[in-house]
Amino acid sequence: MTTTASDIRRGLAGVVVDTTEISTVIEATNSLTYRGYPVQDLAARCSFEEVAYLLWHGELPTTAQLAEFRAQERALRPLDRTTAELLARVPETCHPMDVLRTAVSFFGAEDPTEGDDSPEANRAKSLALLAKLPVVVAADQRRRRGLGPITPDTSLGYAENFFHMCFGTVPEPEVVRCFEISLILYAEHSFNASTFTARVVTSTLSDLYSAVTAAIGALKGPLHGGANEAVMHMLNEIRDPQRAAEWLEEALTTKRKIMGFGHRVYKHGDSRVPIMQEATDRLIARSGDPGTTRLAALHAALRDAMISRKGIHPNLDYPAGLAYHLMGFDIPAFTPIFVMSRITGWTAHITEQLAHNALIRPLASYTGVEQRVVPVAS
Ligand SMILES: CC(=O)SCCNC(=O)CCNC(=O)[C@H](O)C(C)(C)COP(=O)(O)OP(=O)(O)OC[C@H]1O[C@@H](n2cnc3c(N)ncnc32)[C@H](O)[C@@H]1OP(=O)(O)O
Ligand SMILES: O=C([O-])CC(=O)C(=O)O
Repeated sequence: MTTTASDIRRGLAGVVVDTTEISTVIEATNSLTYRGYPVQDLAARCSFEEVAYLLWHGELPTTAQLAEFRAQERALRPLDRTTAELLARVPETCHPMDVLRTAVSFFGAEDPTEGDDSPEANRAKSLALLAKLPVVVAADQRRRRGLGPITPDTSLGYAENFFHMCFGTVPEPEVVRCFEISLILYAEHSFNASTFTARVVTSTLSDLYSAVTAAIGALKGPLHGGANEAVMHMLNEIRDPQRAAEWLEEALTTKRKIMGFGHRVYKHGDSRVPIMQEATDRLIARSGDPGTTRLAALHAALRDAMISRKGIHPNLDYPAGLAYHLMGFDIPAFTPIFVMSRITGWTAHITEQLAHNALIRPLASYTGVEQRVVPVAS
């Protein structure tokens, strides 16, 4: 088959590779829907658990269904001793995403039903991952602070329990709600790089744990989920709001990518940013700390400079990175928190891929040396 340069879509940009019923970005209104519901409405009215249920089941839960779902999630939280001991031995020099990737891989190795890819079995595995991943993230953040793990509290919801396991306390409801909004917004985004990775692995009929392990690897990169951490590193590097425009100029001259800006799908601003920014602004307003005010001013100054200089808008990682810092999480925990949310979208896509599977295997246009003769040994 001959291909011309115009046939090639580097990065699969603009290529529609399959259908999905899970979510879509509606370009005309710059909005995002999960199973038909605008994400703004879900963020305003629902808990993260309801959104997880919606993504997996296609409908919002009834009161009874939600109660059962919550009870199941809470019961599945504890890690077994072997897993806890294994994760405590992973070197602290590695990134916490490596700990999470190792954890999911180990959950698979431990699970006797690993090879059962029926919808029921995969739903059970997805729920167990949803319940256990926050326990891994919280324990890892604490051990890096020289502290022991805190047992999950089954009387607390998903978001509240995560704060409890990280800090031993649950903050004001407004802070918990801001965190929950971030989880809702991060939960699903169609064929993004990590979800597509999960679908590629699933398309070979490999197991769910392998697909999620691979997706974690894809999310870690700074062009994808890793950008929420990179945003805070960048703000720490700039420090002074007065320096934002000058710093940006230098960075653009050296062809640096400005973290938390730009998007493959949204070219006029990420539909999730206004909701996340409003929630972050509420955190800033309640802080009253001069350091926070200065950081917020820097965040706004860099955003304004980037829009006016390049016309490139922030993506969700820009306000989320700042919000997680203001909530007290350590920077290396930001992308693992993204995983705690996106596990819902990934596993919904794994189920969808299996239901209508086709092996994902694109073509490449060969540009290497032409066929030649192997030299005969002298
Ligand atoms: C939850 C998420 O995963 S959201 C994405 C998080 N990632 C980031 O924030 C990392 C920074 N952003 C980027 O690197 C990019 O915007 C991406 C990877 C997200 C999207 O990339 P693409 O769709 O391939 O955009 P593309 O690279 O075609 O950008 C078009 C132009 O805008 C520039 N551009 C896009 N984003 C940025 C940015 N953040 N900083 C500087 N320039 C940028 C590109 O350099 C390119 O310029 P050129 O035409 O002069 O070469
Ligand atoms: O859709 C993308 O390419 C990246 C993104 O915003 C996400 O995964 O949430």
